[in-house]
Amino acid sequence: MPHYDLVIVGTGSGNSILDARFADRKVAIVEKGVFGGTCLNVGCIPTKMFVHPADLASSPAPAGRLGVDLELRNVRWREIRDRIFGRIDAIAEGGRRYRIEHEDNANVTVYEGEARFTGYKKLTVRLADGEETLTADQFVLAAGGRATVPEIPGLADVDYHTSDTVMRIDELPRRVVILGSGFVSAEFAHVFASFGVDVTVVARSGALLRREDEDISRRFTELASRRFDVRLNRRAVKARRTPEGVALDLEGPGGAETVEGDLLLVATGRRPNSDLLDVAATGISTLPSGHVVVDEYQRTEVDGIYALGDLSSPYELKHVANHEARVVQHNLLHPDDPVASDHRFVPHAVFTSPQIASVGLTERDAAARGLRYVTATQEYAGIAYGWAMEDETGFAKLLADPSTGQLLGAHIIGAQAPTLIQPLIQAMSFGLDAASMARGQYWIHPAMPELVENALLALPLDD
Ligand SMILES: Cc1cc2nc3c(=O)[nH]c(=O)nc-3n(C[C@H](O)[C@H](O)[C@H](O)COP(=O)(O)OP(=O)(O)OC[C@H]3O[C@@H](n4cnc5c(N)ncnc54)[C@H](O)[C@@H]3O)c2cc1C
Ligand SMILES: NC(=O)c1ccc[n+]([C@@H]2O[C@H](COP(=O)([O-])OP(=O)(O)OC[C@H]3O[C@@H](n4cnc5c(N)ncnc54)[C@H](O)[C@@H]3O)[C@@H](O)[C@H]2O)c1
Repeated sequence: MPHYDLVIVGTGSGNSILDARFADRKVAIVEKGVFGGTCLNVGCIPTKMFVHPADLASSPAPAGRLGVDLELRNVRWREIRDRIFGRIDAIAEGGRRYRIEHEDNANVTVYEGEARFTGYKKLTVRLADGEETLTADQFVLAAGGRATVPEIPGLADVDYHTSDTVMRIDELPRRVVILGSGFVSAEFAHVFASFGVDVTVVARSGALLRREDEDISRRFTELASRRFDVRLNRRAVKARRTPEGVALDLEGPGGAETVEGDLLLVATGRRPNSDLLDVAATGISTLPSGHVVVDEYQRTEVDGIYALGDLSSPYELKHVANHEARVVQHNLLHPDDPVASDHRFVPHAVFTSPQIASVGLTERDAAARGLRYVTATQEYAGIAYGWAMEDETGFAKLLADPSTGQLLGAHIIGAQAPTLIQPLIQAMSFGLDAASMARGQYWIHPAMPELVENALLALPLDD
């Protein structure tokens, strides 16, 4: 039974831990799928590489409002797909070869197979040609999560897709039905609709992206309903095969109805892989959500076992997994001087149309916590760059503590929202108050960040 100083499970963010400082340790990396994990292969990166051409394809409508007549003549789906995966697959394979072949990794053994704990600090890997059981002083569990598929009668018998498969299809479908109304749904609805596909979105609740601040979610739902066939407050009761593809029988406020598509995308969330890894067998407990329990140093309850990323983090975001991987790396190298993860101001962005970005508390959160807060909303339509774009729908909404001026939350829907929000994340992270931020620096005129400047100035802070 080979024994290691360190075993890492998962080559998403887990793969970034090893560097020259680990050269004197005997290390194993275990990966059951493709090197690079979710973000690189089936997540953040390919989706955004589809979003960019989708943004271009959807530009005739906004351009037309400005007097520029553009025409979308064709979408060469296979070319788009192959450009994206031509880059990504090569990066994934390069990462794999680096770990297996490069002299930098002379101390590293790669096990390509599925790992599961079979005892205390005992990990069994199912390899192509049998099993190997490894023990180690330390483990890093970075096994991520997987798409969940709800139990809907008939669903198992239809050819549905998840985000794992939908980006590799051979032909663009004519009609897509998307079940779910979170991040994946919002991003793929935009991509497909921009490429000329009829999109139906089926949502359980009364709004799309309902975890966003209510004003953002409401605005997005309004705008999405103009672009897609949005069915709110619907329960999917049955899935059926049809000659063209798939039908979903729904129940909703108006009774029973059916939506049909050539392709069904199930986008109903993800769960951590803690069950398949059988973390309980080594004495690690999980939350009801399946997330591995860790402390602020990313330590599990078992001495020497750390966990990070989607396996243990409710955020399920790559920048959080990366941050936690850096924390684990530091704590492995400096056990006597550990650092804690900083989850105070975790931002996110949804790369749909319009783009959405958010950090900190929503108004719902602030009210639920009984905080004293003020808000300010600045429309894109009220800044010069917004006039240039003829933007009538975007806005930034800020929440602040009126007595200190500290920002509590920031939410933006509109062009470049993920970029515009970054100075607000910075202000919150470093404790810069709204008035100092607004007037302590120049804001380039007439650039888009004037949206943020004006929103800051509009906050009704105490004198
Ligand atoms: C469609 C989509 C779009 C996304 N877009 C964004 C975005 O724009 N921005 C953002 O911040 N986040 C985004 N995310 C989320 C982001 O991809 C994840 O938060 C991130 O990849 C998690 O990293 P991780 O290292 O924790 O896990 P992963 O990257 O999932 O890595 C886990 C690795 O462990 C391997 N593994 C699992 N179990 C075992 C086992 N038992 N044995 C061996 N190996 C195992 C897996 O094969 C995988 O390679 C997106 C996710 C999806 C699905
Ligand atoms: N831009 C980004 O950062 C980005 C993009 C895509 C995905 N992600 C990450 O990937 C994760 C997964 O994304 P997602 O959109 O699948 O999850 P999500 O949690 O954002 O949304 C899931 C949706 O499915 C619905 N749902 C759940 N169970 C259902 C059921 N039984 N029937 C009908 N609807 C149901 C929920 O109400 C919700 O609308 C997210 O947590 C997110 O962090 C991030």
